[in-house]
Amino acid sequence: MIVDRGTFRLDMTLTAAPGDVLALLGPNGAGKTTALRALAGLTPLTDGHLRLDGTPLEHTPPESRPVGVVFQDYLLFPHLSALDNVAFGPRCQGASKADARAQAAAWLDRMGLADHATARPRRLSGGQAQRVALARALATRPRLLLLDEPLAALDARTRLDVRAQLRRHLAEFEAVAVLVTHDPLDAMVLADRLVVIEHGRVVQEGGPADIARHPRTDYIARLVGLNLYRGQADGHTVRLDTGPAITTTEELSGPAFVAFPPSAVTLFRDRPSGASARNLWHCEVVGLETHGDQIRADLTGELPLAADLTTVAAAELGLHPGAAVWATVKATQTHAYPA
Ligand SMILES: Nc1ncnc2c1ncn2[C@@H]1O[C@H](COP(=O)(O)OP(=O)(O)OP(=O)(O)O)[C@@H](O)[C@H]1O
Repeated sequence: MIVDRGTFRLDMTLTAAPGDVLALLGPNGAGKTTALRALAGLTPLTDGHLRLDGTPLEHTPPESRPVGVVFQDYLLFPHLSALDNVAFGPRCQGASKADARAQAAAWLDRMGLADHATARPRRLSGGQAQRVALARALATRPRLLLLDEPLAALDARTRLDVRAQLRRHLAEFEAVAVLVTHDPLDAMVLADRLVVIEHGRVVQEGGPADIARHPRTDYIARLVGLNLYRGQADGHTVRLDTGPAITTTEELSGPAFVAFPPSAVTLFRDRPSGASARNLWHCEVVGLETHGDQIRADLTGELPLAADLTTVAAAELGLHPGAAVWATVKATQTHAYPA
């Protein structure tokens, strides 16, 4: 699709299969919101096509598109209860009042909001309001769900909870979801595929781990540089679904994510003597990429990971593809949170 807004031009191709969750990432002014607005029908295409389930969409007005939208600032109807906000979509689609309200009640229940059905939006917390907004979007059974910075307005604690919930709902969602975010962590946790836009064009797309290991631009290297794993937490340890355990500062139990930036990894050629065996892994260098004055090393082995080091350090270590190294990360540099 091609979309002109003043002097700015967005020129991108986006394809997704049912069940895919795509994250659009990019610096300010890259065109993320423009892309979302074009998909929703709020901004017209200059050229190109949109197809959803094989049906052309570009001439369908926004209100007739099978598209649900969740905005950062919820945009709930202030004069309607949570229940009636969610019932609004099914009602517009022709459901009887009783049926629309029954569907809405089921959605609120699924979001853990059954007790807040009668509350007006101003009585809801940010996290609750955002879950109502998600329920309202899902209640229309959209074939395309658009989420514009859905977690940005939430405080850090609420963000963790809503992110975990959103993740579950997106995993169950059978159609296509497109998420715009500034936060690489949200993108990597929530999406199967990242699409990075700069200056109105796609500069890279792929799986989160793949992009973190092989960033194609300096912006992507800085932004998406995150090692992210999933496992089962037990106290200060997260045992990964595939691979070893990682010691963390946070104490958790149950399904969890662990993340740490490539800059938190220290590499050694020889096993560091006296080092504790915690968060120490034997790895092999697969690739090296230069970004500014940093080198990102792509490692496989006990734990696949990305490590950043200076060009001087890389030369001193004599790193080259195939080299065996020991990688270590301090527990204080890792961050664990519920999955
Ligand atoms: N209504 C408008 N008229 C003209 N130009 C616009 C309009 N809205 C946005 N633009 C321009 O389009 C470009 C892309 O903006 P867009 O909001 O899509 O970027 P973004 O990636 O979502 O940025 P941000 O992360 O800051 O929200 C910017 O250069 C912006 O100045």
